[in-house]
Amino acid sequence: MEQFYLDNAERYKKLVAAFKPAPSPSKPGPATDPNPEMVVSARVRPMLDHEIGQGFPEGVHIRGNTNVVDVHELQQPVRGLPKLRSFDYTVDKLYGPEATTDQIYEDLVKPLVPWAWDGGIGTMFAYGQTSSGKTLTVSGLERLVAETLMNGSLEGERTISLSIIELAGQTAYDLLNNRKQISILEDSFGVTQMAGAIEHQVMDQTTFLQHIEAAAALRRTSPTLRNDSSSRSHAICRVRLGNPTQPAAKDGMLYLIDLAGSEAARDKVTHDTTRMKEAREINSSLSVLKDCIRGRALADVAAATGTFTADGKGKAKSAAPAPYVPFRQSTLTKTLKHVFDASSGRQCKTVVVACVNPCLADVGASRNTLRYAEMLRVPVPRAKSAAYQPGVPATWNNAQLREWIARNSGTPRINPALLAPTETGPQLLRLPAADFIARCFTSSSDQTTPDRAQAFHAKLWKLHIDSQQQRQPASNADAAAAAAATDNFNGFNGYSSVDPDPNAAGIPFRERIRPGMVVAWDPAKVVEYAGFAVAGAGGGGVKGYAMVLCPLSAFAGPSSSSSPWKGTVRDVKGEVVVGGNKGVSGALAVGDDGVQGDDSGSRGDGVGDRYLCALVVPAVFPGSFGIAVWQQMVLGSKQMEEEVLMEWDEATRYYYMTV
Ligand SMILES: Nc1ncnc2c1ncn2[C@@H]1O[C@H](COP(=O)(O)OP(=O)(O)OP(=O)(O)O)[C@@H](O)[C@H]1O
Repeated sequence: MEQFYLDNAERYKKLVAAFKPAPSPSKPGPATDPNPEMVVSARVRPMLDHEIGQGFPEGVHIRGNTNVVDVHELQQPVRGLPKLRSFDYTVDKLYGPEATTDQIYEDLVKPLVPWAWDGGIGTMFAYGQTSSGKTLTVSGLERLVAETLMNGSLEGERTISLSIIELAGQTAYDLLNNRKQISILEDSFGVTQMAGAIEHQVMDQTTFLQHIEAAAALRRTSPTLRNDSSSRSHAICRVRLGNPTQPAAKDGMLYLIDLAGSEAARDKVTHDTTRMKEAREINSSLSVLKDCIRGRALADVAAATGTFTADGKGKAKSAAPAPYVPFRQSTLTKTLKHVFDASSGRQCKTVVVACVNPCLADVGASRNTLRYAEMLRVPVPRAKSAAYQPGVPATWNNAQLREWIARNSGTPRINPALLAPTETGPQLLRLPAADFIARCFTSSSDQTTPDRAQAFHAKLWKLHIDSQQQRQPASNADAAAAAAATDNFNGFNGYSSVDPDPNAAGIPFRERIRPGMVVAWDPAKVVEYAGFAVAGAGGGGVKGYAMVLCPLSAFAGPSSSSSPWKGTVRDVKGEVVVGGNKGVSGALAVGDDGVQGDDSGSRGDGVGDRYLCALVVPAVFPGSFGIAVWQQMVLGSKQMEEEVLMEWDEATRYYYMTV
């Protein structure tokens, strides 16, 4: 193949010069933004002297000022002249041959350092085929990380512990202890341990750099890895950042990972069986890694958009199942368990640098690298991003949230860096109340009481709920419409169950029952409605809630006098809830009247006018509810105890009770 490329180099260059990319993106998708917690980049290195000397043209071309890279192959058809086959790949950030490692550091890796310093997990993976520039990139980034950590620019004191290990197949070695073999184990608390690896506490930049260089030298001369090939193993540099003033706080972690190279096609012919087995293991571990990176990113996006909780538990009934993150399937991902395990509740930021060799001779491997990079991208639905508003916690990033905590936590002050080391406003709102309160204790000096922590939690939530009620309309026209609506309609904005009529407050709620009204009722006497269990059933003072859908009389079944369904109402399961010959079924079991169903209004049976209602069910966050529109029941107006106001919260995508 190499000779074919060399023989047709001139034709190839002409075809590439004449290449016109398709005007529209070849892979259209829904409106999305890059995921800020997960940046996938590619770095295309320059052609090396020996590649140019051999006469190979470049096969990888960055498309203008875009994040799109074109890869052109030359193919020999059965008849006729060789043809160009072109492929394009899109990443979040693209670096060409002129880009420096310093630039990549500033853009991508530097933000991970304060993040990990404050207790987050930051991970950088470099990936690519042999001789694509991974080692050059990672060693440069490690040097720059050491400088940022040690130059005193970060606030506070930390203990900095360094370990560097190598994974070759299933076996792990300590590169800071003369390549001593170590074990990757999960302890009884589910924490991955690099058993036998030495962690070096480093106090200055020189020592840090010496350790990095020692590990790199050991890799280069590895006896178990044949030929020159550091690229047959994964190297993991882990920096653990402990906060001595807050021993209860979780350590920050920074991982810099130089992944084994995917196999260059032209190497394969020379491989013996051991090398082929190695290649299979590398490819398999990279495949598991891809699934884990994607799975974790999907879990985070879904948690941020309210599809399910960050820990993957307690998902709403309508939610999709949490993505599966198979971190136990390879030694590499097992070692990085807490990077991938969403149930740990740790916030992660990840950066991938796909290193690409531009030489036409390696164009097949370059395509694999770029395809892999593309597959790692998990964009965030665009609708979810919101511009910063000072009074709206759902729009705050970590810095804005911290500023609010600092200004509002009273005396003694709660340390924002410990209450919200990495979280954004929506993420802190999603933190279980118990965790929030526990963090308040570790975050302040001794006088914080549970009540104070609780009150601070309530303060944030109150602001959040108020801000949702007073949400800013998107445009001036909307603003005018909303202002008019507010004047006329009692603050009604379409996001809460408040009655649009400003005079409603003076009228007893039973006299103004309407679709969308939420009411409290007593589930004590009722166990089941149309086959669905009701939370709180069985008494004990627990209230049930339901949203009115319509008067029962709105459902009279088909009008045809011959229809067997005439005059009946059926629930979603097809069960008759009123009328017909079947009498009262489960859904009508509300109340104690036992009257055979008819769908008239008030019947003098002690129940009052009857309404078809949807159950309001507790959801995963404290105080949150979902409306189960298909879990229907019939309530008489006299069985409704009071009106309850509920409002929709965009950030968590649940309903909350309000006053
Ligand atoms: N951005 C760059 N600018 C100049 N030279 C580069 C660049 N990237 C890589 N190189 C050169 O390319 C060669 C291969 O780089 P490097 O050893 O970093 O690749 P690698 O992917 O780590 O290879 P392997 O997997 O075989 O260890 C080296 O000679 C390096 O100096």
